[in-house]
Amino acid sequence: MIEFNNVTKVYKNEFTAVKNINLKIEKGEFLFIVGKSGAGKSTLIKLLLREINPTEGIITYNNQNITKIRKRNIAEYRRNIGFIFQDYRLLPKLTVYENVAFAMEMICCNAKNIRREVPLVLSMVGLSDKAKYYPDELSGGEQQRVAIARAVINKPETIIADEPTGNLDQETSKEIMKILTEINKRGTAVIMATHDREIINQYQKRVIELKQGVIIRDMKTGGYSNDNKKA
Ligand SMILES: Nc1ncnc2c1ncn2[C@@H]1O[C@H](COP(=O)(O)OP(=O)(O)OP(=O)(O)O)[C@@H](O)[C@H]1O
Repeated sequence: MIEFNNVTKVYKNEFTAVKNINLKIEKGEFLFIVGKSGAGKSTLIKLLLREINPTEGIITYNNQNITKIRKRNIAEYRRNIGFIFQDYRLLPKLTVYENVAFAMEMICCNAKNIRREVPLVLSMVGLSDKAKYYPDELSGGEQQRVAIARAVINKPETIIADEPTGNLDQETSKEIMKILTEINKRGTAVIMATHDREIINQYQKRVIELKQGVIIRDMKTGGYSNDNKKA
């Protein structure tokens, strides 16, 4: 589904953030991207979201070379992908319900569909009773659940999450992981950059590790690092 072929990104200041990346991600996969701060995780995600283009190499999504997508077609490409960020990025003046509905309105859906789908997704993330709340009336974990609801409302093929548990305590992080795992079980690929050692070791999913912009490890069911495997 997703393929990076010899992808290198050199920023304007001549810093090489990722180098010669070769990576294949299949439909429905669950993938953790790990690595120290500055290793290139967010750069990889930005490349995939087509926020930036590589300096060299090709990235394909369902055989489409995304590095060649025209600016006006980027939004259409991103409809395949739901994103979740560490800082939630909800719209502060909209309620929980409206935040999720807004994502549907952006891509066309009629009012009837919206009235049917939004409550279903809010129920899936356990927020039916908070539909009328505003983001600043919610805990961090609840805000992240709204962000997940918003990311999945249009049934994307892939979810990309950049440090989704980065601001949350361990218990709340586990709740978020439960929801992401459930979404993955329903067939959506989940690509998640994280520093959370405990989560990675617990879930035993595919792990790629970046170091100074290079993939130094790609394991089908890895832990946080080679010396930290589950016994
Ligand atoms: N726009 C930019 N211009 C120049 N250098 C950049 C830019 N964005 C990132 N970098 C550099 O590229 C390297 C990789 O950054 P990136 O944000 O991908 O790392 P990361 O692994 O996501 O780190 P973190 O875990 O801290 O978020 C860093 O050294 C960073 O300083």
